[in-house]
Parts: sequence; C-alpha cells; structure tokens
Amino acid sequence: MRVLVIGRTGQIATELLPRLAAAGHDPLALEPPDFDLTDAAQVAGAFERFRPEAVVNCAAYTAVDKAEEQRAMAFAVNATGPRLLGEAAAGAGIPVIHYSTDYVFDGAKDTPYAETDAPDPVGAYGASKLAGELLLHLAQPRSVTLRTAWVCSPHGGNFVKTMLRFGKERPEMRVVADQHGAPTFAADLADAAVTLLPRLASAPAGDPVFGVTHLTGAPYTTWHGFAEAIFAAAARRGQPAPKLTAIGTADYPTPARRPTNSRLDCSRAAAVLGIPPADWREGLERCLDQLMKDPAA
Ligand SMILES: NC(=O)C1=CN([C@@H]2O[C@H](COP(=O)(O)OP(=O)(O)OC[C@H]3O[C@@H](n4cnc5c(N)ncnc54)[C@H](OP(=O)(O)O)[C@@H]3O)[C@@H](O)[C@H]2O)C=CC1
Ligand SMILES: Cc1cn([C@H]2C[C@H](O)[C@@H](COP(=O)(O)OP(=O)(O)O[C@H]3O[C@@H](C)C(=O)[C@@H](O)[C@H]3O)O2)c(=O)[nH]c1=O
Ligand SMILES: [Mg+2]
Repeated sequence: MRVLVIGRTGQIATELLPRLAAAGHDPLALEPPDFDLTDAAQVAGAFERFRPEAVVNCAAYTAVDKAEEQRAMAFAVNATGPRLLGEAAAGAGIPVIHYSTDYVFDGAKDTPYAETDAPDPVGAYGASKLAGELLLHLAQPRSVTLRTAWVCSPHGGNFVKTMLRFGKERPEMRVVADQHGAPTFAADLADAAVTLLPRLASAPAGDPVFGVTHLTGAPYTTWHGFAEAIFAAAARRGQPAPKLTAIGTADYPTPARRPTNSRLDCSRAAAVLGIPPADWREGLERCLDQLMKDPAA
C-alpha cells in the first residue's frame, strides 16, 4: 500500500518507516523544510503526486510549554494540519491514522479516562490537539485517532532521554509524583498503525474501527515512578544513578498546566482494535539497549 507519512524524523515516524517497509508497504515521508502540513496547496500537491492509499499523521507541534506563547503555531500544525489531511483523504477516498494526547483532558477525574469522557484541555497544546481530532473526523470519518500519552523512544526529545542526560550531570533529580499516567513507547504506537492499515483499507465509514481510541502503555505510574524505573534500568547497564526525590506539581512550576490524572482506559483498543496496551517496562529495556548501542540516536 502507498502510505503517506506526515513527519519523518519525529519519534513515531522514525519507528514507523522501517516497519512499513518491512510489512511490504511503500511509504513516503514528508516534513519541513520540504513540506509544510499547514499549507493546503502542499498537502494537495503531495496527494496528487504520490496518490497515497492511506495516510499516517505523525506530525505535530509537541512543545507543551512553548505552545502557551505560540498558540497560533500550535493550532496551525495540530488543528489546521489534520483538517487539511482529512479533507484531502476524504477527496481521495482513503483512511487516516492520527495520534492525539492525554492532554485533551483536564485531569480532574479520579479514575482512568474513557473515550466517552468529555475532554476539557487545560493548556494550548491540549486544546490544539483536541481541535485537530474534531476537525479530522469531521472531514474524514474514515479516520482512526489513537489517543496516547508520555511517548518515549531512543529518538528525538522525550522524558527518558531528559532523565538520562540530567541524571549524568546532577547528583539529585526532583520529579513530580502527583501526575498519574502511563508511558508509551513509540515503537508500540508504530506497530499499532501497521496492524491497523490493512483493516482500514476495506472498512466502510461507520465501522467501529474508526473513531478515537485510547492506547497507552501499561501499567499506570507517575512521572516519578517512571523516573525510578529509568534510573534502575540505567544502573543495571552501569550508569550512575542520581538521588531521586518525589515532589509535587507545585514544586515544579511550568508555563503550561498539565493534567493530574492522565490515565487513559485502553479497553476499547483491546476489544475493538485487537491491540492491547504494551508493557512500557519492556519498551524501556529495548529503548535503553538501543541507546547504549547508539547514544547519538
Ligand atoms: N511526545 C509525546 O509525549 C506525545 C505525543 N503525542 C502525539 O503523537 C504524535 C507524534 O508525536 P512525536 O513523535 O513525539 O512528535 P515529535 O515532536 O517527535 O515529531 C513531530 C514531527 O512533526 C513535524 N512537524 C512539525 N510541524 C510540521 C509541519 N508544519 N509540517 C510537517 N511536519 C511538521 C516535526 O518536524 P520538525 O522537527 O522539522 O519540526 C517532527 O518531525 C503527535 O500527534 C503528538 O501530538 C501524543 C501523546 C504524547
Ligand atoms: C525534566 C523534569 C520534568 N518534570 C516533570 C514536568 C512534567 O510534569 C513531567 C514530564 O515532563 P516533560 O517535559 O516530558 O512533559 P511534557 O512535555 O508535558 O510531556 C507531554 O508531552 C506531550 C507532547 C504529550 O502529549 C503528553 O502526553 C506528555 O508526554 O515531569 C519533573 O518533575 N522534573 C524534571 O526534572
Ligand atoms: Mg516535552
């Protein structure tokens, strides 16, 4: 299948491209400076030239704090972008796979969020991502949005790499222990897209495979719990571990607010998509093994 991948060097795209090729697909990946998702003419041009049979959108504006100042930019990439893709995909009669975030929720609920819970983002990034979901599915109902959280991989910027970098430089790390969620490895999200593609090609509008589905790793933890696991795994590989201190969100002020409860209920992914949550502790081991082999990744 000719698969148009928006984004090329981001976390999910980096994991997805080799998997698409290995599964016998023909992927074309586009990203700046050659391609701008927010430009309608460029999106239309890409569809005309490549004639894709499916689209996977791995592109996003993911700088959560910077988005508070660069709201217009965040909305252009995260809301207008998916709308343009949805319109082009609907015109071509092809399905879309898209990724969204736990940050669409305010975090006030005290149990995991289901797809039926009302989103109410507390920051610009979450608001822009929510707008993108709505606009995409309005334009092309034959779309799947995988709402995920805390994405990590050996590539690009993420919490694992931040902890490893600071952990080498600092004797003590202070990490918030009152934000709950589940890390998700980009490799597992890429696998999900590869699993879904053949099914989407033949599924008609209205098929339950389409729509928003929660998909994160398991089990639930906190950022502090995740940091503990990262430093324990690094220590097993001979890396020095800093002293790790649990703090509250109030002790770690940031420009953007983040939800206290980021836990997503992933039972729909298992039941409807046949994709159960992957154990992030296994993803972490593979990620660290890869980073040890190629620290520049
Ligand atoms: N990272 C996380 O913790 C989470 C991510 N997600 C979602 O998962 C998806 C993938 O995230 P992730 O892989 O981490 O993202 P990254 O930040 O690693 O990569 C984003 C990619 O988007 C590209 N991009 C940005 N602007 C444009 C544009 N205008 N046109 C084309 N491409 C553009 C970037 O290119 P360039 O580098 O050149 O700007 C980059 O390659 C996103 O939808 C994100 O919202 C959901 C939950 C958590
Ligand atoms: C670096 C650091 C962060 N923290 C806190 C800040 C924050 O609450 C949490 C995670 O930090 P990050 O900067 O990785 O957080 P953030 O960039 O908000 O991560 C989010 O990115 C977007 C794209 C998403 O969609 C979300 O699912 C989520 O992964 O840890 C500490 O407590 N101590 C530290 O030393
Ligand atoms: Mg970040």
